[in-house]
Amino acid sequence: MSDVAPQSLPPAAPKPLRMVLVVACALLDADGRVLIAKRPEGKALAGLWEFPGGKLEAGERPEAALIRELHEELGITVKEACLAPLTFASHAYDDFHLLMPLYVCRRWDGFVSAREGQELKWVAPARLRDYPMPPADEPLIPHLIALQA
Ligand SMILES: Nc1nc2c([nH]c(=O)n2[C@H]2C[C@H](O)[C@@H](COP(=O)(O)OP(=O)(O)OP(=O)(O)O)O2)c(=O)[nH]1
Ligand SMILES: [Mg+2]
Repeated sequence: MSDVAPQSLPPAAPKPLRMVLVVACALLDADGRVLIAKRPEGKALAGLWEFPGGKLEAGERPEAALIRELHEELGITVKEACLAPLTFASHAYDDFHLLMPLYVCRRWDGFVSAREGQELKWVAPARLRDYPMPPADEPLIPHLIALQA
């Protein structure tokens, strides 16, 4: 009997983490309803309801990215002072880790319109669970419900 340790395979190299930073906004109307948008066919997570927003471009500040996305997607103009941080999502998807600050905005200029053909809905926070959302968004819902308390 030899007491040489059995050969073991080297540990698998950990998968490199791809961190994706996305900014999102809960727009609130005068009745406290929040705007959600349906992700279009052909995009990841198609058919699920999300908060408007999107990925940061290189070198872009989060607030500037959100103002740009809200203009591109909804045609509204938002002042940075009208964006209040509420909470954030940190969620491991299969192929990337999503880090997504969620801002609240109650004041904007212009009329909300679906600039990208997406379906839009104003929903009471307590009814958000009636709309299937990406898994990253589920922990955000209680924060929106708490705003009304
Ligand atoms: N905007 C937004 N994205 C979300 C939410 N929840 C969630 O998991 N995501 C994910 C889906 C996508 O993987 C990523 C956002 O990507 P996106 O494709 O919408 O980004 P974008 O608006 O910049 O669009 P694009 O130019 O890349 O097409 O974040 C959410 O509530 N809002
Ligand atoms: Mg987007």
